[in-house]
Amino acid sequence: MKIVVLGAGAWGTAVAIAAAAHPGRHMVQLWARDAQQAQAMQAARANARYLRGLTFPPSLHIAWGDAFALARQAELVILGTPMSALRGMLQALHGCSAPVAWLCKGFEAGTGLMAHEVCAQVAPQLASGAFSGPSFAQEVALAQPTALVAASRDAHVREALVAGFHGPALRVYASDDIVGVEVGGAVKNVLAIATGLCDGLRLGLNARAALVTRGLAEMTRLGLALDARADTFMGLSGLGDLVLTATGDLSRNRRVGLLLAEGQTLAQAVDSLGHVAEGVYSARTVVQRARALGVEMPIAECVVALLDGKLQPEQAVAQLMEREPRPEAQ
Ligand SMILES: NC(=O)c1ccc[n+]([C@@H]2O[C@H](COP(=O)([O-])OP(=O)(O)OC[C@H]3O[C@@H](n4cnc5c(N)ncnc54)[C@H](O)[C@@H]3O)[C@@H](O)[C@H]2O)c1
Ligand SMILES: O=P(O)(O)OC[C@H](O)CO
Repeated sequence: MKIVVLGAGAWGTAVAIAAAAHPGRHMVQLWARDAQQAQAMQAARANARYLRGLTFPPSLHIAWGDAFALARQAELVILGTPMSALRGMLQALHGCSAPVAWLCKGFEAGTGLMAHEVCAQVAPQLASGAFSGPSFAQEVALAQPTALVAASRDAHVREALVAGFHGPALRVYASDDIVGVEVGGAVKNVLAIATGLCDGLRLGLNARAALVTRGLAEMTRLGLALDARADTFMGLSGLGDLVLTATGDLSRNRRVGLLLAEGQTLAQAVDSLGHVAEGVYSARTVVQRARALGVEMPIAECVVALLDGKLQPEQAVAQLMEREPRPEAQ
């Protein structure tokens, strides 16, 4: 299969390495928009800027220049860019006949749309879906065991992702609940900022477990209001990715929370990452969408107030703890 990965950040690079790991199985091209970065990767056979210390398999080809000419010749196109670049990439991909899957996790800033909704607006003719689940780039690039979800309403897209990536180190499950998978991916990033703060402030393991569990309840409420299926939130892109990102120190979103707890400003925290932390950009849109649907998301609301500098961490803790008692099931 001919696979093109557009976007050579940490995750695009790791996914390309995973696809190219089986010589003779696929022809894999990793495209970077910056020709200099692409040429440096080609020369070093590594991505020193975004995925340090990992060598490319010989069968991984590096590309730059006209991304859409590449995509038109592919049998599977993976969009490895952040949410902020998704609309532009999809617009440019019109005319592409291969299945297209995005890796980004978030709601679009400004519009509050999920990725599949952006796609329905700008490229409705594409066969498309999301490739999501609990996955740190470094571990996937090292072929450490990982399970992902290929989500699309189109069986052809799910099958292409399974054919492209399922293997000894990567199990790829299929789901037709694109809404549930995308809500999980977006909301877990916001909750990881909260648990980073909680741990940075040394509030204890009980507090973290409470945040993860009540956060899962918030994620599920929002998803159900958007017509997702409840069982998706107990799966890889829900509970699975929430546990990974909220507790794993490789998470950039969690790190934002840890850095804020140390007293850094949001700008300092974001700058020091050197990678995108989607929760910072999605938190507001997640909350706006929830409010419009009448869904309560008190933890996500606190994260937005903290990011906006309208609440101090101690006030956020008090605000969450002093809420009215209620049945757990609500
Ligand atoms: N890193 C991970 O472990 C991981 C795992 C799963 C999902 N994701 C998601 O994947 C997405 C990308 O994350 P990442 O870790 O690769 O980010 P990153 O910050 O490491 O890299 C982002 C890449 O996107 C490129 N880019 C940005 N705007 C672009 C544009 N307009 N056109 C082309 N390229 C553009 C940048 O040059 C950079 O190469 C995010 O939505 C993230 O939430 C990341
Ligand atoms: O590093 P983060 O916080 O962007 O999380 C990476 C992945 O989404 C984990 O599945």
